[in-house]
Amino acid sequence: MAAPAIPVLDLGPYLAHEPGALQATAAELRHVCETIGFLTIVNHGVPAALVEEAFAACARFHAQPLDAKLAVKANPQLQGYVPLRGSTTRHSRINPDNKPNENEAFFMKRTGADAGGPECWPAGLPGFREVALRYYDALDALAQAMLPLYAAALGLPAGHFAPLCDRPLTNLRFTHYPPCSYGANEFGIAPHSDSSFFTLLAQNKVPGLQLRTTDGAWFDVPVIPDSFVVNTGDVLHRWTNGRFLSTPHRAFNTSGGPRYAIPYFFHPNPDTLIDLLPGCDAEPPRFPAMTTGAYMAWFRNQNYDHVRKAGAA
Ligand SMILES: O=C(O)CCC(=O)C(=O)O
Ligand SMILES: [Fe+2]
Repeated sequence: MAAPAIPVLDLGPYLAHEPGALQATAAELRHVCETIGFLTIVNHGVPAALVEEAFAACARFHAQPLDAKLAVKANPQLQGYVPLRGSTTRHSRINPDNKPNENEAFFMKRTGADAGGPECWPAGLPGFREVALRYYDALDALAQAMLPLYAAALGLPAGHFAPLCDRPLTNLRFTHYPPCSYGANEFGIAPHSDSSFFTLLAQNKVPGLQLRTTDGAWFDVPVIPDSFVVNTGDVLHRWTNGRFLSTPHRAFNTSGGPRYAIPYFFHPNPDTLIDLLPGCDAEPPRFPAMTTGAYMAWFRNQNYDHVRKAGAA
């Protein structure tokens, strides 16, 4: 079976406010979201040097001794460090035989009541927080800049999502996949779809990410320099009554060396109700309406053992 071509969307003309670029780029986005759910963006405005700095900060975090990492162990709101095999992908419909994920990750948040204080940051890594937050800023800006594209892709006014996403729930995740020889049904991260509205995943020099197409086949996501992989998450899938795909994906590290990933997950405001968007309401709703906050709590409780143990929904 031929690998699907993952479309490359050039955001340059749109971000430069060229006439017609919003509608033209949004039309491409709509097609991608309805057929494959994954795309690559280039000319997105995030400096390559900043992406490198963020990858380096991720490596630096994970190079610390375990006790330093455990000093910022994740809280029930999922901010902090989740150790190797500390997460199990349970929310996914496509991975019934759950085994813990062969990765460790540091999760960051920064908005609203969710932001967490200085205790959430590693004490022994000068400059880490600054780099992470600079990277976070850049992705916050890119995510906001992309909202009109998603609105136009759905035939909505360009400003539709702005008031629904002006206090967004976001996560920046610094993941380390150590080299591993995987047993049956073991993964760096098991097959899943993301909880997000959309996810921005900085291009990884170490391959390992695969996506599953609608016919059930798995394919490598190609490595394109200076790009971000963008995938639709479950929030937009629900919002569009399934019209925009939330494509399953998984990752391995078979490189022999470490593999890092630095995904950014963008969700609407905590109190934004995920019901059916205008124009997506022709069929009866396939999913119960839920606020983003309730949805995220459910998602965390499914997948993170320490959250389950804390009994925090
Ligand atoms: O490691 C990767 O490339 C993807 C990670 C991922 O899918 C996630 O963290 O949700
Ligand atoms: Fe993912």
